[in-house]
Amino acid sequence: MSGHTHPCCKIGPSILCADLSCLADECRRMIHSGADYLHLDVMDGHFVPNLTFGHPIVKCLRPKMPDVYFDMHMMVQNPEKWVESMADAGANQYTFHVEACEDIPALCRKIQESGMRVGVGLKPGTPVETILPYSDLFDVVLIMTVEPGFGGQRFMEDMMSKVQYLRTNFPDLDIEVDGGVGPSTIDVVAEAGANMIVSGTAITGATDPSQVIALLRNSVENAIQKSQLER
Ligand SMILES: O=C(CO)[C@@H](O)[C@H](O)COP(=O)(O)O
Ligand SMILES: [Fe+2]
Repeated sequence: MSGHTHPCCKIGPSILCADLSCLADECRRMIHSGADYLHLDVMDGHFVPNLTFGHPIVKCLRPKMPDVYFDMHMMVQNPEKWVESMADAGANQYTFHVEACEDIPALCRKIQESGMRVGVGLKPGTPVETILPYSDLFDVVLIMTVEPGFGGQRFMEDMMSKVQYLRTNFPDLDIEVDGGVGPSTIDVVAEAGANMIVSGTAITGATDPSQVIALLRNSVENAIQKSQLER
């Protein structure tokens, strides 16, 4: 038995494809359905060809749910620009894309100093080696399993080699997977070693989101248990 503690399973619905005119209600619906955190997709129309919302919306949402963990998925150019505003708005995790960032270590330090957890995101075409020199500086790696920009796309299974590599080399790391994850794809995600599971349309579009969240959790917890027995 090694001394490692496998990070625990957390399910974070993405509300990207929910009814954004009722954002707070949709977020509450997710939490009441058993979500561990909320994955909030920020798009700027430059880094990705789509627009969503920014820190003013997050700031309005925060007082309505003071204890919920907000994971900001920053699909924006110049991610260093919004660190202070997101921290001030009440974000807990600031996940930026390495493809949009000129100075990765400086941005990681800035996020950490502002009191948020540091997430680094990788688009499908970006190799995992890009972030290895900075492994002391981040808390979470986000492996995209679709091209960022839109919900409801098809899951890219070949991204699982990145997840496996990270889990093998960083047993304690929070590894987050995002894009096309749902009941039909969760088992490969779980077996590869991801523990933070983002799921959008599969949860928000379900008749019973709590059933889908329970199914995703069950798959990840089984895989964690199995990997611990094999050690
Ligand atoms: O960041 C993104 C897309 O860019 C996501 O968070 C997805 O939008 C999740 O939705 P599904 O792929 O699960 O429908
Ligand atoms: Fe996302």
